[in-house]
Amino acid sequence: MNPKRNIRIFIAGHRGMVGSAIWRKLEAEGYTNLIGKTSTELDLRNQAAVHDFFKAEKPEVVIDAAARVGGILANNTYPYQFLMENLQIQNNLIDTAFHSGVEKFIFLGSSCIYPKLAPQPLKEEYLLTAPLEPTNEWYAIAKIAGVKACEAIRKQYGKDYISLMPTNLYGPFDNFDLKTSHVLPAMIRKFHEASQSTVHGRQSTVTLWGSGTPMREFLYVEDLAEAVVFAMENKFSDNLYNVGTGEDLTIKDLALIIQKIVGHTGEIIWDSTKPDGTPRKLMDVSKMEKAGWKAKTSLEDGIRKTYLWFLENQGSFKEVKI
Ligand SMILES: NC(=O)C1=CN([C@@H]2O[C@H](COP(=O)(O)OP(=O)(O)OC[C@H]3O[C@@H](n4cnc5c(N)ncnc54)[C@H](OP(=O)(O)O)[C@@H]3O)[C@@H](O)[C@H]2O)C=CC1
Ligand SMILES: C[C@H]1O[C@H](OP(=O)(O)OP(=O)(O)OC[C@H]2O[C@@H](n3cnc4c(=O)[nH]c(N)nc43)[C@H](O)[C@@H]2O)[C@@H](O)[C@@H](O)C1=O
Repeated sequence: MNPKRNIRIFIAGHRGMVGSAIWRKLEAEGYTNLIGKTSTELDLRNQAAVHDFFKAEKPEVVIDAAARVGGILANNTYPYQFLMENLQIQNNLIDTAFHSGVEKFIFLGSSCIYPKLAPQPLKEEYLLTAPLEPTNEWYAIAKIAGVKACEAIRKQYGKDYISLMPTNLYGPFDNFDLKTSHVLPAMIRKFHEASQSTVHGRQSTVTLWGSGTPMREFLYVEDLAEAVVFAMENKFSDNLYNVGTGEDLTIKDLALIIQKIVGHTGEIIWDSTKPDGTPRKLMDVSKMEKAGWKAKTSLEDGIRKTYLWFLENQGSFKEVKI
């Protein structure tokens, strides 16, 4: 066996959409020493517990996919949880990993760290050049602190601590709770449920949020998992890398694609009392491509796979409550 495949890798948040995709990818690649703990087994907000865990398990690589995560409404409704829990989780992980001698740490942020009205596509160097989008500034500030903590360790101590900034993600094990989820899983559930019920012989209407004009970029979570494993296996020359497809579309166009895949024929209503969020956040993915990684899955293929997963897991899919 390749001894490298025996390295002790801690995947924080291994039950989440992203963490579980990374776990599956690492297993498929033959890594045998994967470590995962649920939030009940190890609350990463608890500094002493994190310290004891590192002492006992001695991970050599840490992948941080644990976070308080949610869509636009959850971010806007629970600013304190999104700021504080994320700071606590990532500070405990980064600082304990550093003091335990972990040489490789991968921190996952989000495209919302960039300024609301930054030029498009978003380059890594636009970080901290203008104000953030108000619906997610609390979460973004926590994520920026994580990026900077890894950058500081890299600058001061020369350790391979890097930050990957994924665009909006979707796929198996996503959160399908209609209050806390992101737009893509919410649309799958809304269109599916409306397609199953009729009013006066017509399929039920679907209510979506905002104006439908904002643009978003979507990456299939298994592509992200591949990018994370690529980053784990290679030494990158810099601290911060965007991870996306480099292509976006309007929320209205996304709705039409999902409506067609699900087979919904009813009306769509736009609820203008709900926020639009940032008008556009398209990633410049050239830095990651130069490093040697590119997304593979088309949006339609990814949505079809996710819808299939949703159908196969009805009744047991995740609904995150805050
Ligand atoms: N979803 C998206 O669109 C995007 C996500 N990201 C980033 O990817 C990462 C993962 O997101 P995603 O998989 O979607 O989120 P999920 O909500 O699916 O998973 C989050 C995971 O974090 C764990 N977690 C949360 N709080 C704690 C805690 N206090 N102690 C221990 N574990 C905790 C949960 O553990 P448990 O299940 O055991 O409770 C869960 O497994 C995050 O850093 C997020 O910011 C970035 C861009 C977009
Ligand atoms: C990943 C990213 O995710 C969040 O930012 P967001 O991209 O704005 O989030 P979202 O996916 O929830 O919405 C995208 C767009 O879609 C519209 N929309 C329509 N109908 C529904 C709907 O039914 N549900 C939701 N959630 N949105 C809807 C919605 O009004 C908005 O215009 C932040 O958490 C941020 O911190 C972050 O990192």
